[in-house]
Amino acid sequence: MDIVYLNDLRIDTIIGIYDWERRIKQTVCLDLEMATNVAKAAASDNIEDALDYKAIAKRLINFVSNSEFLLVETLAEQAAQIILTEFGVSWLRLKVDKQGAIRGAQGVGIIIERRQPEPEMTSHP
Ligand SMILES: Nc1nc2c(c(=O)[nH]1)N=C([C@H](O)[C@@H](O)CO)CN2
Repeated sequence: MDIVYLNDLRIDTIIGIYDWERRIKQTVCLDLEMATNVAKAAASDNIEDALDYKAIAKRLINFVSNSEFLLVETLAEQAAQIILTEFGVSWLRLKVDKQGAIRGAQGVGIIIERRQPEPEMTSHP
């Protein structure tokens, strides 16, 4: 398994449970690792054969900057589902870091791992 990654993608968004957090934008910082196989792209040298990290970054920026979640959990889950379904990624690890949300901490947040659901087994009589 190979990995395409995207680190320190900073996006301003409305996020948080407190009243003051609903009135301003805060910066969330995303680190993303995605399973892939780079063999085809390495052989062809063609972006069409690659998992395009620029396309994924643009999609995440569009989604997150227009969202208004209360919890980082919800933001992470929905962003992960977009990557799995729209880009056909089989497995990913996503860190969502809320910069400066807690005094004394550089960041707080969550890390999730998600994969494509297993295909359902059909029973044959
Ligand atoms: N597990 C979580 N804990 C907290 C969250 C969150 O999104 N997930 N959010 C907050 C507040 O919005 C906080 O970031 C403001 O400082 C507190 N705990």
